[in-house]
Amino acid sequence: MYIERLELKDYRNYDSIQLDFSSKINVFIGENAQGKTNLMESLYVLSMAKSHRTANDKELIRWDADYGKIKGDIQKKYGRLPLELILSKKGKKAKVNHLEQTKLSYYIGQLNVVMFAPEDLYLVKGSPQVRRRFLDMEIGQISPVYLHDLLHFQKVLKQRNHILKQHQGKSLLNDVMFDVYTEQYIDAAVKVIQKRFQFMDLLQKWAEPIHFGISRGLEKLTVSYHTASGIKADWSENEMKEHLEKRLFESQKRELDRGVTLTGPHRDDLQFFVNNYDVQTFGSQGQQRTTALSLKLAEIELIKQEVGEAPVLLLDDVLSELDDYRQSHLLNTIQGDVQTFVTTTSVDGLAHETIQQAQMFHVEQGAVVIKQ
Ligand SMILES: Nc1ncnc2c1ncn2[C@@H]1O[C@H](COP(=O)(O)OP(=O)(O)OP(=O)(O)O)[C@@H](O)[C@H]1O
Repeated sequence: MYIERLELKDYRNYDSIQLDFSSKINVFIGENAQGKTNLMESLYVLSMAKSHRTANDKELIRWDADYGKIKGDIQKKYGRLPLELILSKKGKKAKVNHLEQTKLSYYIGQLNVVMFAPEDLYLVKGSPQVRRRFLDMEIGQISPVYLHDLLHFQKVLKQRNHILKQHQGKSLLNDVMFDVYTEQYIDAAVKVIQKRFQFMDLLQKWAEPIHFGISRGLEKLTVSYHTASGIKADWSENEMKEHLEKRLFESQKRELDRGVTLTGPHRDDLQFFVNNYDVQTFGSQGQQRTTALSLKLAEIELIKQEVGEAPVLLLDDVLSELDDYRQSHLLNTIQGDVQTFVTTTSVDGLAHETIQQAQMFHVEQGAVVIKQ
């Protein structure tokens, strides 16, 4: 799939623009703070209905405007698909093929993107929250069922936490509603955990050979989902539920002290090993970078397989950070069948190959000029 056309109205520092893209490589070039990342972000929002930079949608609307709009025409295997998001201070509306969707989960996944930005280095060395967010966003775009299960889990977690807060500091909890929520919580948590395990299996399958290639055959990458509760991937659903129930029972005293649920998917993490050592703790900057790149490239393959079409690749400020070898590895992987967007302040950091194939867009203070 590829983005044929983008229209922005009162989005970040853009008043009103319309851009037609190449189905191959598109480069947004310009000085700092001109609006390159804003453009990239708008493509991400068009896909995921939320930004990768902020949880606050209001920041996306141009200052002094009441509404912001992102519209895109997506070319898919079976034809053109118009997508539209209207952002307002009260909330957002999402349209697929001009029809407003009652749930955002029906919208997400129509356009698949893989974003690689400087903050993705934090995927390896940052907090567990960053890695859980990566998991949820990536699984969510290939599985609307996962998004639904995740939202349900978050709702039940909130309700369970609410009761714990009400009884905080007490030693015993004899609340029938608490037992009901705990049961619902276990069901919802196990659904999320199982899907995350399945996704990590797929990610492993694709990331290992990619990493092996980028490291010139020197490094074997292993990725795994680590549950704080101790649940293992090969357990049956019942075993997982029984184990979680036991762990929740054991930690009830501590949960009452703290007033929050201490065991579950919201406490889990991802682990990355290179030749069996933990990259997060022992990996060099270069290895962490290669790991993050391998994961992103693996996502492209994974989406191709699961969705049946290549996603769009968004490279925000990272291409010039990669040496020529990694750049050409990346370009070989996408091999012309993945529409790619690149932002950069100068063509100097870009390999000759990239520039040759690219459509250049010059970005200056919220205006975009196309150079042939
Ligand atoms: N809601 C908004 N309304 C108007 N302008 C905004 C809004 N949000 C951000 N901006 C402006 O957008 C500009 C930043 O654009 P952007 O983050 O895309 O920079 P960039 O071109 O990617 O630069 P860099 O290379 O430094 O990352 C800033 O001038 C900022 O003030």
